Amino acid sequence: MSTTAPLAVTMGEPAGVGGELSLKAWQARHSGARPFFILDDPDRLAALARQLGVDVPVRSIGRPEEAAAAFPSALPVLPVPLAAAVTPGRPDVANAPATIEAIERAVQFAKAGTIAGIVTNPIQKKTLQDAGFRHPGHTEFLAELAGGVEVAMMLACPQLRVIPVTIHLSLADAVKSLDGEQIVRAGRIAARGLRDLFGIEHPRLAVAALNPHAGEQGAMGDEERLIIVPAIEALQREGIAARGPAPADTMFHAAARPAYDVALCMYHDQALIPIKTIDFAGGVNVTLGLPFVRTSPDHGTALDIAGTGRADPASLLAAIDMADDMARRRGH
Ligand SMILES: NC(=O)C1=CN([C@@H]2O[C@H](COP(=O)(O)OP(=O)(O)OC[C@H]3O[C@@H](n4cnc5c(N)ncnc54)[C@H](O)[C@@H]3O)[C@@H](O)[C@H]2O)C=CC1
Ligand SMILES: NCC(=O)COP(=O)(O)O
Repeated sequence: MSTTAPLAVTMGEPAGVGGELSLKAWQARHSGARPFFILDDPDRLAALARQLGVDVPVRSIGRPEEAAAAFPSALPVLPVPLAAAVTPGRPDVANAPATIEAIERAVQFAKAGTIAGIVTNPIQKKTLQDAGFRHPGHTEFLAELAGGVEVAMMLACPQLRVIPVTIHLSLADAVKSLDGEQIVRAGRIAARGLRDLFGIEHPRLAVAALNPHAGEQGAMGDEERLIIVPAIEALQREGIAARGPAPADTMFHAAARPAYDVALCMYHDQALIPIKTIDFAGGVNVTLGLPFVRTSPDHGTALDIAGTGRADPASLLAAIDMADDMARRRGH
């Protein structure tokens, strides 16, 4: 793999802000930066650039290997044609196959070793599911495309890293389905990922409680005693520095955060509310456990501002930078 192996950025939901963010990310490129290319429809990106008044020349490429030469003077686009014209803010199920194809082709390139990693733009999950997509999100889809590996979804910003143990479930289902084996699995993936991809030799895991006041000695729930404490002890027996259960309302403030490298949280919003509150613009979503690098902005499709030119590319830029760092650690 050459040191100029590019990153592949997927189109995400074409009616969302992904196209605008990709154009702005190319504009923010700096000399010496690792190149990236977009898996998207070149005509629609060129039209979007004109509509938004951003000066971004678009150049079609046939293979990832052509991205490095094109990147300094134009945004390289590996064509994935859309079936229907795009109306910003109004996802069309007819374009779901192209959105999915972009992800699948990125994974094929990653497996073939022609790219250094994948950065995904946000998808409109319900639109894909209406088209027959069986997965709750990228995380689960990528795990399957990688051959059924075990993964964890981590969100990271400079001040905090969080992993929701249960991911894309209703709160009721998350509570019902919580079990110790899931916590142990997430803890193992977290420890390995932080060591191998983030250079933290002995990662410290803070495991959140599920209930208020960590269950108040059973008066407010017994999941801590029955599920979470045994899982923490199992991780400790494996030599992983896990501690908890930590009451979730007091573990994310500034003075508490330096005591751990990642917070293992019991459900989606327990993890994502603190990080998006601390750093919505700079947060990055990373899938740990994959045999290739995958990052993403922390936010979604932002349909309410799509096509207005108001989308902030900071999180996509942070995702690109983090994918570059992780790829270097993997020797790309
Ligand atoms: N990795 C992915 O594919 C993700 C996909 N989603 C999907 O996105 C869709 C919309 O989700 P929401 O909960 O509405 O969250 P959202 O993040 O799309 O929007 C929440 C609010 O933040 C604003 N916002 C988001 N990104 C912004 C940006 N770059 N610049 C300026 N403002 C921005 C939006 O305008 C909106 O007001 C859902 O279908 C969800 O499943 C959500 C998160 C991640
Ligand atoms: N809220 C985070 C999120 O939905 C990320 O999902 P994924 O598509 O990256 O799995």
